[in-house]
Amino acid sequence: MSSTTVTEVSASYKLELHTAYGPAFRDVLNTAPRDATEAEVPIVDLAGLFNSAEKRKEIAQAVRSAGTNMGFFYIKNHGIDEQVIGKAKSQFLSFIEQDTEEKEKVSQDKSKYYNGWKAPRSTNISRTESVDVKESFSWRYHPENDPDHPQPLSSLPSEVQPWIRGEDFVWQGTSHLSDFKTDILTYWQSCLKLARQLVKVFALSLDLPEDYFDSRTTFPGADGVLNYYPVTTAEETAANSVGLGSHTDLQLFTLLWQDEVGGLQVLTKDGQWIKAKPRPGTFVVNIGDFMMRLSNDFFKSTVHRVYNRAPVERVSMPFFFAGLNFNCVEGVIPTCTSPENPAKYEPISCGDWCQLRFKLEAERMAKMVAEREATAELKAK
Ligand SMILES: O=C(O)CCC(=O)C(=O)O
Ligand SMILES: [Fe+2]
Repeated sequence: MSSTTVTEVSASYKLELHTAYGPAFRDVLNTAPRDATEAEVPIVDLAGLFNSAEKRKEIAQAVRSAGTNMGFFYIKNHGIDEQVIGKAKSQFLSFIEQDTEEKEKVSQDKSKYYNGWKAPRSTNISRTESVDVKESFSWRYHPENDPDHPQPLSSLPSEVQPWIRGEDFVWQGTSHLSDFKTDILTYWQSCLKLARQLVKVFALSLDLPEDYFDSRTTFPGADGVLNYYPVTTAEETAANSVGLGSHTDLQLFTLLWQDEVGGLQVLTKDGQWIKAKPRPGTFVVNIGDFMMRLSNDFFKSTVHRVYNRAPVERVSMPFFFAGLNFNCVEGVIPTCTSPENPAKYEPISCGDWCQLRFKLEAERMAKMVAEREATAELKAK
């Protein structure tokens, strides 16, 4: 036996992910991320989505193919005005530029339901990766802001009211930023209108009538988030830090606007990271865990993460759509089962579904903070 030690670089590593039922593991290749091909993350043309039932059927075929393959696709001709997008982005940057003290006035620590500002490096979505370098601002559905049927909370059915997650403090604490609320909500309202149309397409893509979900989508979970990825420091690059660690999204689907900087990566079935590069004029759409569950795993909720290695800051503006009212209990969709492929999951509401993962996540983060504090205390001694 030779006395020389050969350090072998292993071909793969174990990635820990967080699911509603606790940690799950994936083998991931150590090969460098490569560009996604157009077959892997296709571009779906939405022209005609709002005004032609025939077109919606055509779009549904493309969505079915993308949803069952990678679960990720781009949409073009989505109808969301570039000016609306631009204003939301620049309002967010004005928010980010403020002093920490000002941002703390709308801190998520003040929220019951994950609304508000999250400081940079304060989350760690995958334990096998670094903390998430990004900082973010979030707000959630409130019926007063609904673009299609605005109304006070008190006029909602009593079973829906307890599930409304929007909180006013995020708007009160940003009211000194001129037109912040208007510009941010205009963006969110455009996303909600588009998402309500896309739900019809998703219904068609699962061989359902296009209005299948409509009676349960009046006051849906619809979360807006603005993500800011600062330029990664030399130390963070050396430590292989992630902007946002590996995860799947939780709900029905996500509409993701990303700027032109790049950094979004998607994990293939074979454990290869591929880059979903920015395509001007598009949004990325990706399937969430709740959709995967309702479709009996027909549609794929795919792991993704963000690496910002560009010499400039990056902004993304995801819109997470639960589709259904949070209180609405939904089982596996009948067209996704057969005698050979019975339903794998019990009915659950999207609200309860999200709660399962939020609860585990909150416990894990509390533990991480306690550990960090204990280490800091030890060092101080
Ligand atoms: O910033 C991005 O491109 C992706 C963000 C994301 O995956 C998320 O917020 O869940
Ligand atoms: Fe995501």
